[in-house]
Amino acid sequence: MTDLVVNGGRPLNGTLRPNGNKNAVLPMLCATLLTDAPVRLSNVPDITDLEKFIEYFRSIGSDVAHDQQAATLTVRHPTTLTDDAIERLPLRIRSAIMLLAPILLRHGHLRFDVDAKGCALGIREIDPHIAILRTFGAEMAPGDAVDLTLRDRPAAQAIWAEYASVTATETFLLIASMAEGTSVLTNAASEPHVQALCHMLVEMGATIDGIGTSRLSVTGAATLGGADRRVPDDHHEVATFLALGGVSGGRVTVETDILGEMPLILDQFAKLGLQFETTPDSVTVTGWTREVTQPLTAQMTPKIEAAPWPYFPADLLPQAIGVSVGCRGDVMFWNKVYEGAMGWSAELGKFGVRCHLSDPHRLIVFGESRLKPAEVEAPYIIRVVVGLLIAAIQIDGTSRILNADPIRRAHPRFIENLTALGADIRWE
Ligand SMILES: CC(=O)N[C@H]1[C@@H](OP(=O)(O)OP(=O)(O)OC[C@H]2O[C@@H](n3ccc(=O)[nH]c3=O)[C@H](O)[C@@H]2O)O[C@H](CO)[C@@H](O)[C@@H]1O
Ligand SMILES: C=C(OP(=O)(O)O)C(=O)O
Repeated sequence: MTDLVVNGGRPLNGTLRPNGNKNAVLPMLCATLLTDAPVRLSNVPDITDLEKFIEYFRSIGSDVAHDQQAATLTVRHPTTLTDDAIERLPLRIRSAIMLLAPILLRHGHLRFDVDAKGCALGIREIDPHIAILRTFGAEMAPGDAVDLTLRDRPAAQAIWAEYASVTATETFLLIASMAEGTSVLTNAASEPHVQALCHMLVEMGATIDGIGTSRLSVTGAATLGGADRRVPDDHHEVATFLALGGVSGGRVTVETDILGEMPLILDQFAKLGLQFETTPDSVTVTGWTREVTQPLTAQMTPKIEAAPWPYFPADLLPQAIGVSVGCRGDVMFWNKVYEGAMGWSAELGKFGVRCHLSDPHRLIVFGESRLKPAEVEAPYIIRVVVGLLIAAIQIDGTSRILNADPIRRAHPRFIENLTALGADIRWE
């Protein structure tokens, strides 16, 4: 069952809580390999990427207790890993790349066949990761696979990254937390999930200054201890539920403690006519005017641009595009992160959306499209499936989204949650 059948035009109403953030739980799971002590995580999302990690951990002899009902996971790894274990990395998910640092630190050697693709957003680089590991002293053997050896406890390093990469920053944090001395990363990523990993490493015994900024200073510990951490709520999911509620013509409340992360995200969706009310621990979408906020600046097209945090996230651009198709004005979407993240926009034409891909980074969606239900094909990009669903749910009639299963990589019980709010969507 990989297609979604969507009967659009039904308002969603009600209250719900978001799940834990996929991009936080996965590096946190990688950090569990830095200690022999047990680690407990709560608010763990029940997603397929997590299943792949659990399967891998069990295959290397780790004790994993996963309570799906309670959304908790406790893991304890074996003291030594076999050579076999390091050949079994859960590939074809991007987060596998963050296993490199902990496995090197634990085992001293690893082989990795450079397949760490994740969503089909364009090139997913591995070079910054390997460069960080080599800077910390890993030696690389010649050959097609990445074959690294780390002989001693690494010494602290100062690195100035070419760009603020989420997972490369996480690789830096993982290795620097066990290095001797104080390491500094300049041009670090600062996304909420990067911050969550920092806080976990601090609880395990590292000292980290600059959390949430572009310069991280990490003093490592020879031995790290266990931790008991809550995975932060997923800000992508908060915005997604609000967008779906708003475009459906309903009123949806999301209860969460991460509203401190949401101001710019809500502002950008408000630019597309969504109306919000917030309390200290909830946000409600109360309506959708469909009007695009017009800039006062002469000749300027309204735009929403995505870039590394604290900009609007690239992983929320497809959802914003999904909202914009029902707007009365034109909007330019600018993905400053990926060069291959907009090709799917041709699918929008099937819904009757008028849009123009100016270049691989910029898409203009024109207002006043006459929308109609359609069968569309989703690319292997989680958030684009959601973006297509946001488009489909606002259109009267039955639409079908082919190959929608990437949604299961990040959003647990997604269709069940929406059904409880009144949506008519099913897997087929
Ligand atoms: C498992 C995980 O956490 N995945 C997230 C992580 O992926 P990931 O860590 O792979 O993404 P990066 O932050 O490295 O950026 C992805 C690519 O964008 C390009 N790039 C990025 C930033 C920049 O300033 N210049 C630049 O050119 C690079 O080619 C890079 O390879 O961060 C991405 C950007 O928030 C998100 O979409 C992914 O969901
Ligand atoms: C692109 C994403 O994930 P990944 O990097 O794991 O493919 C995402 O979470 O939207």
